Amino acid sequence: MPSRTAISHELREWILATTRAGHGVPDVLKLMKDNGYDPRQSRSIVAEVLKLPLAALNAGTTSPAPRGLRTRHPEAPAVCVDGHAIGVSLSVDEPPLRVLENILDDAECAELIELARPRLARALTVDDDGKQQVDQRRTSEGMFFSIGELPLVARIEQRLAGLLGLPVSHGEGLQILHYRPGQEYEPHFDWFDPALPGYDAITRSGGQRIASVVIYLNTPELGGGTAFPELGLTVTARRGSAVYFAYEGGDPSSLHAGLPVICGEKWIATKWLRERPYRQGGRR
Ligand SMILES: O=C(O)CCC(=O)C(=O)O
Ligand SMILES: [Fe+2]
Repeated sequence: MPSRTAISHELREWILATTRAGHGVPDVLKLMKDNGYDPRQSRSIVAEVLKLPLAALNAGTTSPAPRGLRTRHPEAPAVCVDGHAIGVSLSVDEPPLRVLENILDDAECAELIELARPRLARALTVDDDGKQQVDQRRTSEGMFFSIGELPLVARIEQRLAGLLGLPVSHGEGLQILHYRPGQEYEPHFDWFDPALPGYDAITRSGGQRIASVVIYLNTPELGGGTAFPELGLTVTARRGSAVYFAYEGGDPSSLHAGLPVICGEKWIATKWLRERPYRQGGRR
């Protein structure tokens, strides 16, 4: 039986500290190579420590410009992350999409809403030149938490990282959105169009977006689901559940919309994930 690579405590800690400090996997692999590690061995060590699929690390070795990491799609019926069981109640292959149950408990949803409430402002989006602007397509109010800003935020980020096999450093800050009756988010893509003039500026830090998680923090009385018109699918907004979807290569089937809230209100937390570590303060 081939012997499994023994990973020393020091090496494990160094890999975790280096990626937490914002260095990408390619940097870690290069440093290990400079220190005499065999590249194939380094890839399997880094994959194991960061709980990433080895294929994701090997993929970068075949192309001259590594394209970065991809998320691991959670598999039904459930995934357990640090003792927290997250159910997978619906799966779509194209685009990879999952409806996730119990991603947050009721107390976590309530706490997140109360932490965000005093900081809400009219939500911005990124325009074609890469600048933030008020967007007529998105009438909700929103705010961003920075990475690890509060213990609850850090806990949610760790949970998502464990669930999707992508380091916390690849996430943009958690965004909270609040919709009132009549407010909506018209159909859009979360990935950036490479043809747009602002593409280089938007992706300079972190590269392209690769996946989104929209977490519902309350249950609107009526309306407010997330629609995927290309799939003929609407995900019900239900407190503590979420929709995760990935869009490798700018997948057009990932078109989606926050449907108008008809009665009551809607609170969500959105996590956008990048292919490379994303530096806070870099452009969104
Ligand atoms: O409100 C929703 O259901 C969708 C939100 C969304 O698409 C986003 O935050 O990117
Ligand atoms: Fe979106």
